[in-house]
Amino acid sequence: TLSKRHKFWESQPVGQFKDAGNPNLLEGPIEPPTPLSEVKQQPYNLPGPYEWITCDMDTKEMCSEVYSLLTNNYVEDDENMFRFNYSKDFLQWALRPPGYYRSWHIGVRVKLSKKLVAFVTGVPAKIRVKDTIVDMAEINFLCVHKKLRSKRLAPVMIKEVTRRVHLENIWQATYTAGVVLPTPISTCQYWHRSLNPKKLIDVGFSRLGSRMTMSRTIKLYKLPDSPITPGFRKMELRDVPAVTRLLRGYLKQFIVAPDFDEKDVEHWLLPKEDVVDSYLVESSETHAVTDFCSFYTLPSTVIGNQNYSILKAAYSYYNVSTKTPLLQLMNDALIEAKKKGYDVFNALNVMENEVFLKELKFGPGDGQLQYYLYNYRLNQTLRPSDLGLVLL
Ligand SMILES: CCCCCCCCCCCCCC(=O)CSCCNC(=O)CCNC(=O)[C@H](O)C(C)(C)COP(=O)(O)OP(=O)(O)OC[C@H]1O[C@@H](n2cnc3c(N)ncnc32)[C@H](O)[C@@H]1OP(=O)(O)O
Ligand SMILES: CN(C)Cc1n[nH]c2ccc(-c3ccc(F)cc3OCCn3ccnc3)cc12
Repeated sequence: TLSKRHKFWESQPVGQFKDAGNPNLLEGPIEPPTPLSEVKQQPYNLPGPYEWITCDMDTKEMCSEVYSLLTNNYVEDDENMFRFNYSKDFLQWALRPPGYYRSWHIGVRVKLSKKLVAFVTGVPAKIRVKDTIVDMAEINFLCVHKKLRSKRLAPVMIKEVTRRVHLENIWQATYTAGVVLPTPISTCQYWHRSLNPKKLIDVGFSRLGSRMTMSRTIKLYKLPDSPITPGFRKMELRDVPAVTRLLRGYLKQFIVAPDFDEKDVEHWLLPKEDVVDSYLVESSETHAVTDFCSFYTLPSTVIGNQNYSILKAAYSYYNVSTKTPLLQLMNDALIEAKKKGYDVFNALNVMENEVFLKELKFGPGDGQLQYYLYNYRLNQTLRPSDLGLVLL
């Protein structure tokens, strides 16, 4: 919009607000690749007291440093009541998929104290946009310590991760954010399904509905003790080929979606305790895998509450229904999450999620998640239901 100046983002190969609606611009890469010999070989300059550090997430020390930077300085909700609390195991999972580059795990630390004060990451991903499969970097975990905010450090972090991605001959990226930047390819809503309404009300996440008592509220969100779908079970290693076939077939319907192979499915969807859970429905007569559902574990710190310090949240990940109605499949996912002690089950209105959000008693969240592509133009804004991509 004219009023807001984006001095950095107006310099980047991304859809610009001024170009919105211009039908003459071709879809696809905005800038051509640079010859590798012309990619800046040296890191960008940092302000005096700081230095770059490549974060080896294999070492416990570095993992702990990254964990504590994010736990104290990463994304908060609009009312600053909750802050994401990605676990160390989750970060190691999120940052080491097949083909990952350690050089894309970038930190900034104070030269003297060695304290980690900023972080940004990329992981490689094959992303299909319409009929084109594009090698991209998924950018995530951009974080500047609260004490170093508004010093234009973020643009330097972004230019440095861009440089390191270019060095691997990759020229596109995808990322999501709660803030509006030039220019979202889609604007999604997030929704929350209470599993432990009493705790959610105690921490201020939810409010008691008008004309609702606590006991009436608890009853409203009550769930069966076990999944109801026959053949519903946890995913196992032996299921990777079938789940890959099922998921690849399902994701074809979306305009933007990951192009997962069996190695990707094994990494991203095989259950990992307190990181990612996945279930499937196996037909008892044919043994065919007909349906799949998954959610990842991302707790939030409850900022400044006497009784609770952590909100245990499950986030809907990839779900496929070909035989079991999606409503029933997702209700079984809610039942599993409740059984495992989650307080809330979150979901975006992407893919076919609108089918179950209202029906399964999700309530709308108070913000939006913007989806972006870097150096790749799309001439239309996508509906959330056109998106088959979930970033962590
Ligand atoms: C080919 C490969 C390409 C790879 C790269 C692709 C692009 C990847 C892009 C990254 C994707 C990350 C995805 C991701 O990690 C998921 S979104 C989560 C981002 N992290 C947080 O919200 C954590 C808490 N906040 C902070 O740590 C800081 O506020 C951050 C670091 C966010 C900004 O630090 P700051 O101290 O508050 O601000 P300055 O340094 O003074 O800089 C101000 C400039 O930064 C622009 N800004 C603000 N928030 C942004 C955001 N979330 N994305 C992109 N840009 C963002 C802002 O518009 C302004 O530019 P403008 O003047 O043009 O408007
Ligand atoms: C996606 N990934 C890039 C992390 C990320 N960055 N910025 C965000 C803004 C919203 C959501 C989000 C996505 C789905 C959802 F159901 C709830 C969400 O945020 C609730 C508000 N909140 C923020 C922190 N604690 C609670 C994620 C993110």
